Amino acid sequence: MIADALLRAENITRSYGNTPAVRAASLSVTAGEVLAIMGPSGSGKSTLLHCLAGIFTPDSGEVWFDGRRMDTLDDARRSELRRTAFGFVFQFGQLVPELTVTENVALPLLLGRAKRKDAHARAASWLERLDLAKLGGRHTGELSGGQAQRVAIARALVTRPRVVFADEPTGALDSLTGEHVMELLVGLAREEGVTVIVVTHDARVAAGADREVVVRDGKVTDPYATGIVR
Ligand SMILES: Nc1ncnc2c1ncn2[C@@H]1O[C@H](COP(=O)(O)OP(=O)(O)OP(=O)(O)O)[C@@H](O)[C@H]1O
Repeated sequence: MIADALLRAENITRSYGNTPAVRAASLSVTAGEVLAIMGPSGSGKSTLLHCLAGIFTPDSGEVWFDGRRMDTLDDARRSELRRTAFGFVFQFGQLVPELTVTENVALPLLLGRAKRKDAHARAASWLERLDLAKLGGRHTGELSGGQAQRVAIARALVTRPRVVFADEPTGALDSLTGEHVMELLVGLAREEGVTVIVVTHDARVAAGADREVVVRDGKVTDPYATGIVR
């Protein structure tokens, strides 16, 4: 066990009906660390990420965040924790097509009851940082894949989360755009001191992380000691 872990899973298991997806997996991440989770298709990476993020609760085992047991919280408390402490970037589909770019980025703040004017001002400043200021009034269907992922990064960071969870954030992009998006995510996270956990198939994406672990057959093969530490 790592004493200064910000987030850690201990021996967690999670099945879909009779299909075991995560089997006694343990994993730990420290504050400010950028961790890549790699592994073959179907090995359980996304399910593990969802358990770490409190989207799923494991069938057994424990998840701890910032010294608090997370998996035993009720749904309302877990969703409050996700809203206030975590940000999310997924492969696609996470932006709301009916809203403009600025409204999408402001949305997590408004859900946290921020005033509309403040939420829009903070969204605008993140769009500026991601070189998207000119696109604030567009609807998300009018964006390229790379632009949409930059908007998703702005939306993930606007609430100043402690951890950003990214599941194949570059999976729908060509490799050059993907590398740029990953550089932005990691660069901004480092500036803000945010921990990043990224699931990826792409070794170039993982190369931007501080450490990488491999998931095989629902287990983290190397949770603490011999993960590749860069
Ligand atoms: N909703 C579901 N219902 C049933 N089985 C599921 C479901 N989601 C995932 N699984 C199964 O659980 C296992 C782990 O899936 P998971 O999506 O976590 O793997 P992954 O490593 O993220 O895969 P990929 O890299 O292909 O996205 C696989 O055997 C998968 O078929």
